[in-house]
Amino acid sequence: MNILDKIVADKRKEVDLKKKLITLPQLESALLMERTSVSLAAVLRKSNSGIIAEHKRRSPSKSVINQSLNVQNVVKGYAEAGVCGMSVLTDGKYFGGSLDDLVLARAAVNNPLLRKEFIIDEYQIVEAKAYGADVILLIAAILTREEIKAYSELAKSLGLDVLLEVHNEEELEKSLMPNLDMLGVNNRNLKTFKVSLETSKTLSQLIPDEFVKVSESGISSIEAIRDLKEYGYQGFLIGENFMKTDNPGASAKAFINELEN
Ligand SMILES: O=P(O)(O)OC[C@@H](O)[C@@H](O)c1c[nH]c2ccccc12
Repeated sequence: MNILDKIVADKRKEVDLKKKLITLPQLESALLMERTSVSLAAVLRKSNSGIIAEHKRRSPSKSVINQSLNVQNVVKGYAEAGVCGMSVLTDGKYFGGSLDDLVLARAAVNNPLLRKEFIIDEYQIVEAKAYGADVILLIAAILTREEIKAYSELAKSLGLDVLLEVHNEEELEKSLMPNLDMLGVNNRNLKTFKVSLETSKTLSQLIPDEFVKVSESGISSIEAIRDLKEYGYQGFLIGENFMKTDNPGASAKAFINELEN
């Protein structure tokens, strides 16, 4: 079994258990369900830098990135750096994140927050809203076209933006539909962990202009961003490059300053 299949199998069990502990009506009565979401796509369209900074403690490809920081300090630092939005990993088993991280981040900043999760059930979309997310991630590699359609419709009905992630042409062709706000190209193959920015470059011409193009993973230089902008990208999702430092906010700030000068 490849890592992605393992993650999804574990996620299925986790969500089935979770549904019994906190029922859908309970989630739907959460205070944050009433909050008006902020659109990340709208912020990216107006931004020069396009940086979406991620809170990520560890990953299957890197066992320790940063285990010692406080999530609220990290996102406040990112906000001060002037990022467009933040991504918060909520998977526990493989990424060391949690829904607590998301709700704590929500309490600390007003910027758009992406719930970075392996979504395989509508329950997790209501959960994303209930814990303060503005955006959900849908990963084409683990969903059927019918699921992408149903999940994105539910997200839109809750006021959430949808970032659809693809890794190849086949996933992209399967997924294109009007409910999506942003098309993310993951430069990291989630099955092999190989990273190549060429993935973003090759797929860019196949993404219709109505979607905001986001390039994800393995981005660590200003040159890479300048290059990707030439291919029409307006969003850049960066995790490790900031999180591996002692002060991710300061790293993001220095990066954005350099980018804008
Ligand atoms: O740390 P990086 O290489 O900058 O990558 C960030 C982000 O793109 C990556 O964490 C990611 C992209 N898609 C995902 C799907 C699930 C989990 C994680 C991810």
